Amino acid sequence: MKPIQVGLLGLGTVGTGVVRIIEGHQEDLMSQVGSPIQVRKVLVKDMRKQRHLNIQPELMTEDASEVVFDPEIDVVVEVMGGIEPTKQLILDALEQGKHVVTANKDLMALHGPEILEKARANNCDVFYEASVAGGIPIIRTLMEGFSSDRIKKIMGIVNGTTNYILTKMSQEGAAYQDVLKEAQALGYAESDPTSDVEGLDAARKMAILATLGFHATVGLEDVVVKGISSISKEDIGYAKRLGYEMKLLGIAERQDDQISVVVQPTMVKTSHPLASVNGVFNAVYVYGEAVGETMFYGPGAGEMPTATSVVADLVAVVKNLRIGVNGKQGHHAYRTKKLKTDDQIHYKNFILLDVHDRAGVLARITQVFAEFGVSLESVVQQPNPNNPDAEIIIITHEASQASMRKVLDHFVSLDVIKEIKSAYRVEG
Ligand SMILES: NC(=O)C1=CN([C@@H]2O[C@H](COP(=O)(O)OP(=O)(O)OC[C@H]3O[C@@H](n4cnc5c(N)ncnc54)[C@H](OP(=O)(O)O)[C@@H]3O)[C@@H](O)[C@H]2O)C=CC1
Ligand SMILES: N[C@@H](CC=O)C(=O)O
Ligand code: NA
Repeated sequence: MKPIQVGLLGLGTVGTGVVRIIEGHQEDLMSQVGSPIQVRKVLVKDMRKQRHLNIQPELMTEDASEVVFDPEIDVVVEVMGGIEPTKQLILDALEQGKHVVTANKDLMALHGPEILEKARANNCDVFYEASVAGGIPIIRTLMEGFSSDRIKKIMGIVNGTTNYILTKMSQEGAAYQDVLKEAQALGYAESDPTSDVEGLDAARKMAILATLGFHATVGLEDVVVKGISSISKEDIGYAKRLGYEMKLLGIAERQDDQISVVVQPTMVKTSHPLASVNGVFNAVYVYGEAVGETMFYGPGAGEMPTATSVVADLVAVVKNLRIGVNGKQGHHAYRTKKLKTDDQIHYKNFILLDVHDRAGVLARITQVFAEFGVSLESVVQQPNPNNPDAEIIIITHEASQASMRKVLDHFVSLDVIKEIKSAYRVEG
C-alpha cells in the first residue's frame, strides 16, 4: 500500500517525539493502518539549529508552503504552536484537502469552531488529543467513551508545569523561580511560561474539555482564571496542616443547562484522588450522571508522552482514510451555552485572616458571615510566634461566590481585621 505522507510543522520538544515514534514504532503502526507512515517534510524556524535527533537535512525547510501546498502530503501535523501564522497554515492545509493533527490548545480554544468548520467543508479530519493533558487520551474519552452519558462535572489538573512547581514547593520547600526554570529545561513549559503560571494554558484546556463535555462552545472568555504566582509557602503549609494539597484546578460544572468554568488555586482534601497527582502528571476527574465518578491520569507534558497522543491521532486519520469517513465527525457543540451567575456557583472556602488579638473579634467576624448567609464549618484561632496579633483560619460550608465576595469586601473595612492573608476554594 502507498505510504502515508506526513508534513510536520515544528521540530521542537513534541515534533522530535513525533519523529521518534513514527520511526521507532513503524512496524506496529504499519500493522494497524495497512501502510507505512513517512515524514516527508519538516518546517522549522531555523535550519541551522542543532537538533537532538538524526534527520536528513533535505527533509527540513523554513518555507511553510513546502508543507501545506505539497500535493503529496496527506496529513499535516502541527506542533509549532502559536496563533499566527499557525492558524492560516492549518486553514491552507485543510483547503488543500489535507487532514490535520495538532497539539495546539491556544489555537483550538480560540479558533476551534472556525477550524473544525473548515475541516467539515473540505471532508477533512482535525484531531487535537495532545492539546489537553498531553499523554492522557481524554478528548477521545469525552467524545466517544462518554457519548452516551450527560457530564455534570470535570475537574482537572491540566497544566504539568504548575503541578510540577506546586509539588516541589509542597514536598521539598523549593523556591518558585528555581522550579519554574527546571520545568522549562525539561520542555514542559510553554515558550511564554507566564501562560502556564498565570493559569491561561489550563484555561484553554478547560475551555476545550467543557465544550466537549457539555456540548456547548465554551470560549476562553467564559473561563474565570487565576494562576499560582501569588501562592506563598505559608499557604501551602497551612493547606498541609489542615489536610489539603494546594493544586491549580480547572473546574467545569453543569447544573440543568447552566455551566461554569474556572481555573484557580484550590485546596484539595488529601483523601480526594486529585490531591495525590504530583509532578508533571495530570489528571482529569469526570462525573457523569450515569457513570458516576471516573478519573484519568498520566503525564501531561513532555516529548514522548505528548507525541504518543499526536501519533495516535495520526493513526485515527489514516484509519478513517481507509474506510473513507474523514471529516464525518459531526457537531459536538450542539447546545446553546448558558453561563451561571455568581450567585449560582457554590463551593467551600478557606480564609486566613490576620486580626487584632482582643475580646470580641471572633464574634464580629462570624457576624459578617451570618449577615451574608455563609455558614461556617470550622473557625480556629491560633497564636503565631512570629506575629504579635492573631491568625484566624476559617473553612466555610458551601456558599455562593456572590455571598463570599460580599463577605470579603466587608472584611476590607472591618477595623478588627488587619489583613485578609489568603482566600482559596476548597474541594473534596
Ligand atoms: N511541550 C509539551 O510538553 C507540550 C506541548 N504542547 C503544544 O505543542 C506545541 C509545540 O510545543 P513544543 O514542542 O513544546 O514547542 P517548541 O518550542 O519546543 O517547538 C516549536 C517548533 O516549531 C518551530 N516553529 C515555531 N514557530 C515557527 C514559525 N513561525 N515558523 C517555522 N517554525 C516554527 C520551531 O522551530 P525551531 O526548532 O527552528 O526553533 C520548533 O521546532 C505547542 O502548541 C504546545 O502548546 C502540547 C502538549 C505538551
Ligand atoms: N505547558 C504545558 C504543556 C502541555 O500542554 C503544561 O505544562 O502542561
Ligand atoms: Na490528551
